[in-house]
Amino acid sequence: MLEVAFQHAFPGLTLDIAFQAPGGVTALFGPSGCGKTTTINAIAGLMRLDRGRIALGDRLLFDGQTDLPPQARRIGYVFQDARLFPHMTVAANLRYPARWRRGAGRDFDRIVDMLALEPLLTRRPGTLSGGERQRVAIGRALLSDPDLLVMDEPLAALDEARKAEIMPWLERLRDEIRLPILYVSHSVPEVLRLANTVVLMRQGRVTHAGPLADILTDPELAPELGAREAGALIRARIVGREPDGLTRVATSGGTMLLPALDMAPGRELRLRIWAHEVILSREAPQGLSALNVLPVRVLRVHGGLVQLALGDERMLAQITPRSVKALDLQAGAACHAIVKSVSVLPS
Ligand SMILES: Nc1ncnc2c1ncn2[C@@H]1O[C@H](COP(=O)(O)OP(=O)(O)OP(=O)(O)O)[C@@H](O)[C@H]1O
Repeated sequence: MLEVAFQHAFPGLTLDIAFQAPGGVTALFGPSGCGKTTTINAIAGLMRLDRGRIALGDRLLFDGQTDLPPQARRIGYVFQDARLFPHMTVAANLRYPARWRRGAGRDFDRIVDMLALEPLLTRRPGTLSGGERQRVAIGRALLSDPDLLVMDEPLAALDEARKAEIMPWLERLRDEIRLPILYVSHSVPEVLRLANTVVLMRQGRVTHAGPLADILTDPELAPELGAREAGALIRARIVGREPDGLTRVATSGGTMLLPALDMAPGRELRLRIWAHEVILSREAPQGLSALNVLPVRVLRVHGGLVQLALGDERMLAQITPRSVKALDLQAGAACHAIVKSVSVLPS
């Protein structure tokens, strides 16, 4: 668990930051200039803070008396640009942070293997693609044997193809090494794919911190990720295949049918159901082409977004004020959610 609370005044902006990152990937998300980079620099020990307390697990990194230097914080930093030493080979770059650390040789082989860096070891950074350079930067950060990895828009300088190339490696870090990661990003698709916790920031403050699925299904918070992004992220498990090829999945709110997926029964998934892809009906609908009609209960209505309970999960429907009235959608009302489309994310 990373615990962060600090205040710091710049001439144009006072930062007053407080949040906890429980493990997994925590995304810092907010408009340009809200203080994301400053926050991770503060955590990594790259700036002197006015006051606060920062602790990583049971290690105190900063408070009134303690202010550990960056190298003593055990935090690996991956910047937007890879910042490799241009005159050194990839192997020398990778070995640099671990040069005095015992046991580093063992880790070297494991991390080179995990990030598939072997073919690059004798090359110099200038001869690598942007995606390869970033992979080396990730490897170098891991070889400092950190307790936390902080990444400041690590994909922002890459084109779509290079982003797609790096993304599975980030997922492996999350799933195999299980290193907590603090991830600054402007990209909702990146946050959706990687993060389990989101810290929303605005003008030097944390406006909300919590599980990604909770933020996406909160009618007041979801628009902060982008007006079109509001909607559910639901856990599902593959149950089997229908005779016509459709995939049957179980959710806490009932079974759903998805297009044919080449995945074995038992496999866990997350289903993304955007609010604008959900229609509500008070009566059980008949004769619809939609495959998925789910029993839901209204939790609250905010603006054009209706928050719904589906089993023990939450979902959202975007509807007009006229429909809210016509359907008498008040808290507690039972409805049927007609899901027009679903996108599948790996779990
Ligand atoms: N050393 C500094 N001196 C004065 N102001 C600073 C300093 N460092 C950062 N700031 C200010 O603090 C604010 C937050 O900057 P920061 O880079 O943390 O934002 P950000 O959310 O990471 O933005 P972006 O998404 O554009 O990278 C900005 O207004 C910036 O000008």
